Amino acid sequence: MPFLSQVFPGEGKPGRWNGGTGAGDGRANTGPTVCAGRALTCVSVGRYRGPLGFVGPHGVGGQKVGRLASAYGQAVTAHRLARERLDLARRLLAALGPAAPSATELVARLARLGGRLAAPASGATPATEDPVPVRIGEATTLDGGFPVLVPLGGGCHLTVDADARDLRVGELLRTVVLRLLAAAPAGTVRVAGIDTVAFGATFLPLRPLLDAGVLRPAATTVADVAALLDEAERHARAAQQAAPADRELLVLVAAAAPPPREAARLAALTHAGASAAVCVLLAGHPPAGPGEAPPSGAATAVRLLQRYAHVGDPPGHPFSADGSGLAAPVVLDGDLPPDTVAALAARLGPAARRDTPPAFADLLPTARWTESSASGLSTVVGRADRRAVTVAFDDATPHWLVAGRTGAGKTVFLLDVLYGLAARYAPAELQLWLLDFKEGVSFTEFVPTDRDPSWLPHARAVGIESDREYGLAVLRELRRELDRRAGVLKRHGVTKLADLPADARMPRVVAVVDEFQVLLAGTDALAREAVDLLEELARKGRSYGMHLVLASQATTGIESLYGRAEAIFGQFPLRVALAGGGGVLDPRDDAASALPTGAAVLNTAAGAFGAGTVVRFPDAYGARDELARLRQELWRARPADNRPPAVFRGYAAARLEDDPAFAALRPGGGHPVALVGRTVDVAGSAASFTLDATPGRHLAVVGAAPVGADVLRAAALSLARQHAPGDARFLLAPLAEAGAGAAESTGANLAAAGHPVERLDAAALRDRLADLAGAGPPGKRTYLVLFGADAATAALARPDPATFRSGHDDLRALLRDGSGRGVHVLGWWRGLPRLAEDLGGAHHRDDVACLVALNVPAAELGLHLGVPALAYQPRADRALLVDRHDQRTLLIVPFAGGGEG
Ligand SMILES: Nc1ncnc2c1ncn2[C@@H]1O[C@H](COP(=O)(O)OP(=O)(O)OP(=O)(O)O)[C@@H](O)[C@H]1O
Repeated sequence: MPFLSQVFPGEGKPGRWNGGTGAGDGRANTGPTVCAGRALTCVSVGRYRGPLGFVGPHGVGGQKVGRLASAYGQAVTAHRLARERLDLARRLLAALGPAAPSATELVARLARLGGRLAAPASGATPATEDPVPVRIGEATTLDGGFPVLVPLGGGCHLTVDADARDLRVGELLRTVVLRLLAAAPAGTVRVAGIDTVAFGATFLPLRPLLDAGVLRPAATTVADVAALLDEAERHARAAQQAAPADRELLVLVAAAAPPPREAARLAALTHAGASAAVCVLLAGHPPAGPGEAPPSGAATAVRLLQRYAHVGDPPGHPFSADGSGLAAPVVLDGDLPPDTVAALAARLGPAARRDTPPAFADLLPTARWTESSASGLSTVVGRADRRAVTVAFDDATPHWLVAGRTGAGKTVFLLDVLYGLAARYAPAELQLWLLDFKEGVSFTEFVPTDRDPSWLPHARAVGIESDREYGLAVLRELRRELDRRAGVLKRHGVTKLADLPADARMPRVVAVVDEFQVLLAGTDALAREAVDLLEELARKGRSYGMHLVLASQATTGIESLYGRAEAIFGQFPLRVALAGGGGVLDPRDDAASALPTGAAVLNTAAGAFGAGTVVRFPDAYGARDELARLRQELWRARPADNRPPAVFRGYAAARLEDDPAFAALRPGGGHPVALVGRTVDVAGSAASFTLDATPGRHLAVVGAAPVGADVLRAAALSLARQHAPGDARFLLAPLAEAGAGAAESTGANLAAAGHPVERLDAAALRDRLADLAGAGPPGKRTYLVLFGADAATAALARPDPATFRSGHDDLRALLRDGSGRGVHVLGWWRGLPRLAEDLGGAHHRDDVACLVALNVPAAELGLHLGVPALAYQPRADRALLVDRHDQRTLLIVPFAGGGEG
């Protein structure tokens, strides 16, 4: 490659540093420069013929050996060679003795010596741990010139007293950046420029590097600079936590001194040491003018004079004994040729581009279901720099807290984690409970649909657009599982899941609650119970292999957590902060404030200040086909007994005809049950009332919502399914227009099933009630179904001229003792006061023990039921089932539809 041979004429020859960062521009260093290792690399000599510098400029003659030895000694002292190297050099000099070898032989022997010493190789010298020698110009002496090199990286920095308004400064900075980049392995150095004096012009000649993604657009305003410094400080903190091999060098190049505050922050970075992996090239330092500039750390200071520059002592490797720096004027190097910049950009580009977000495929293991979850679960979630980042559910990080503003990528992050886990662990090792409270489709991925019958075999329960009640049901179910596991562990005499014998092993459970703040909203009984359950699960889950992931836009300001947030969240050591999700980190930590979509701060120390790592995760939504392929692959590999997950779709209506409980009904069972909807629970079980002979076993559906008629239809049809044709009578009273369709459909269905159906208008109802209310022996089971019972009020209120009994009197008598005689009333009242009136007052409420309350205000309902603080929020497509006899109060999805035609 022409560029490489130009910049590194001797690249690849071990132990030889051929001017590497020193030459390359065709100036000086015409001969090989053998480097005595990384510790020495500050000065070398032009037209160089020896290993350690200070050989004469025009070749070495035998008569100059004394001078050589003395210069050599100076070099050794000046550069504080490692003891080993020092000894080697001394032995070599001793070996020369009085009978000095010829110059040629000397060069050869010194070269051999150099060959035994480690030297930085171009493109392969990590600049984070140890400094890299970088040429900045050429010193001039009476004997000739020699290149001047300064240590950079590895905690060493450079300052220049003038700023980039002096053209030489821009040239110097650009050249140094290029040489540093060229010396280090591709992709291990990133450069960020600050140019507040020339609006970024200083970095324009480096444009190819910008395009290649190695150089960031220059920060040109104070706000840009502050943001860049935020990032640099985060980088430094992350580097300090990372293994040395994983560090990436961030080169901050300031073309002029930034404002005092930012200058102080830059200076602080120069004091941070090698582990911070930051190298500062700071021009305009110290700034002219009043005020004291913050002292910079380990930096070589360059002062510009009129025609030359003065180079101060490099940190750790001083030129002088008295701190006066290099005692020779230095001509600073100018810009490298544009094609050199282009060639370097072309070489570094692919590696820089590799730092683009990881692909979904990067998260997956090569083989499926090979991992054991005995001691924990772990998966790759993304990359930090070029390193894969693994997250775990184990003793150290049993539970996770994920936060980010809407659109920050929470769901995508969770999908990445869930698919990563599902690919590693078989369903016998891992079970997933997935709960989503937002409007959206977060977890629809994992459940069978009309288009794709596959499901994630690990998924046990999936809630999509969940109700809070469903969330509570899931938590209760998880607590039951916790208790069950506690029992198993006790029986085996162990305290941890990992200690169970192989034949008693249980899968780990990961329960994800997305938008969990919805579940905990308010301070009602539900929120309080949910908080209690969460706390218990968080506290005990670690030992029983049950792990929680709580995700939210905001983790603060949740009322039900007041005074308890710390106790609960304290159990969540892994914090994932996406953009805007800094609430899960230490309040002083602003690492998440400027994250782009697709990046998150991972903090395994419960959000402790500065302990986070910025990780980039792939966009699972952008890999939908891959996701589907993986899910189908896992589904095909599922065990024979694997069942689809229990799914709750908050947005979906419940239909009687789709309900497995309805399909399972047969004549000849026990007491008939009336199905009215689907319970909001984990199993999605049918909501029903048993209509036995107990007084009051009648059903009132209450509320103006038209679905009331559908509920009645469902109750009637489900009862009919439990009777052979002719065994039961159905009296249908379509009293209100609103229920006419459902009544019609009910009648048609009953008739089609062979049941005798009698239709009643209000007047006929009045008469029938008189018959039915008359005491008599139990007869054929009879169902009186009133569609819009409130519409019959006027007809029922009229007293019979002969008996003086009103229809209401008969109705009340029937409600009181009808069920004992096998007569049950099923009615839809469009308002609770009407029902109360028909019952003869709230104190008769037990005469109708089965209630389905639709859109009835909670206070009104509470009053009727005698439950003052009833926790119920009427909402569309939901109802409250109340059975006064067995004290059941359940949220249900009422059966809808069926009354259309
Ligand atoms: N790693 C990523 N790279 C690129 N785009 C991403 C990445 N992660 C998420 N996105 C995009 O960001 C958008 C929002 O993602 P997502 O739905 O996960 O956000 P969210 O935090 O769950 O938002 P909300 O709370 O509103 O549902 C999506 O369009 C998604 O494709």
